[in-house]
Amino acid sequence: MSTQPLLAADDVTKSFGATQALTGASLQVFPGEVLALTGPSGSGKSTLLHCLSGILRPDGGRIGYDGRDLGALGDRERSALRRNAFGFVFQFGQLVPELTCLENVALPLRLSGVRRRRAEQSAGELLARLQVSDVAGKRPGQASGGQAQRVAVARALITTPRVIFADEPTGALDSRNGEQVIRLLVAAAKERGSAVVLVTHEDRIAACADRVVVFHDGANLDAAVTR
Ligand SMILES: Nc1ncnc2c1ncn2[C@@H]1O[C@H](COP(=O)(O)OP(=O)(O)OP(=O)(O)O)[C@@H](O)[C@H]1O
Repeated sequence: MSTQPLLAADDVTKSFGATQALTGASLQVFPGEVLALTGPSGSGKSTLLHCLSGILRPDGGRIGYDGRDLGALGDRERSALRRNAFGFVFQFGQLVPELTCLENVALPLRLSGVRRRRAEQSAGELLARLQVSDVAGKRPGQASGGQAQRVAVARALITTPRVIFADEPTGALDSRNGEQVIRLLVAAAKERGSAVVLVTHEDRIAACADRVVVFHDGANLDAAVTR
């Protein structure tokens, strides 16, 4: 594994009114690695994920991406980074209900100017990789929860992002379906060289990661487990 981190949080703090969500979180994400953030509800996992992905600005500390200080970038530069270098998977797929699953997966490529035929060909290949070719022509509402999450994973992967941020991506699935989605996400991300930052409170899901960082009261405990 490379010794240069792709993403780094250094003593990051963040409050919402009187609630101190992050009290000093520090961690590093290396290229291509799968990192799970785990810990009790309210411990700050999602807040750190939002800071790492440039959605939230920390109150204190620093977020570095590929040697650059995210805090020094303007809003437009940070949106471009999110669009070009990052992919996102949320708890509820957040697919566009009016589009077919194939069109949903192709959308990020279409938005970056790729022609329909090529975008949909790549989308079809990814749907096959995620073992959901059968829902390609269906709308998300006609797919099962597990199928829809695999479509959401395919959509996050299609631009071959350097980092995929996944916030409780299996939270709405039963444990068998959840584990299957994560195994497919991890395998497909590794094939493409994308790193994954995965927020989960489920040990079985965290066990699919290369490394687990445990959160407690707004900061990660030092004892990061390396598998
Ligand atoms: N937008 C917000 N406005 C107000 N408080 C917030 C906001 N986002 C998070 N918080 C608070 O910050 C703390 C940390 O929340 P966060 O969602 O980061 O924790 P978490 O570990 O991801 O929890 P969970 O596993 O339940 O999602 C909590 O006390 C939460 O209520």
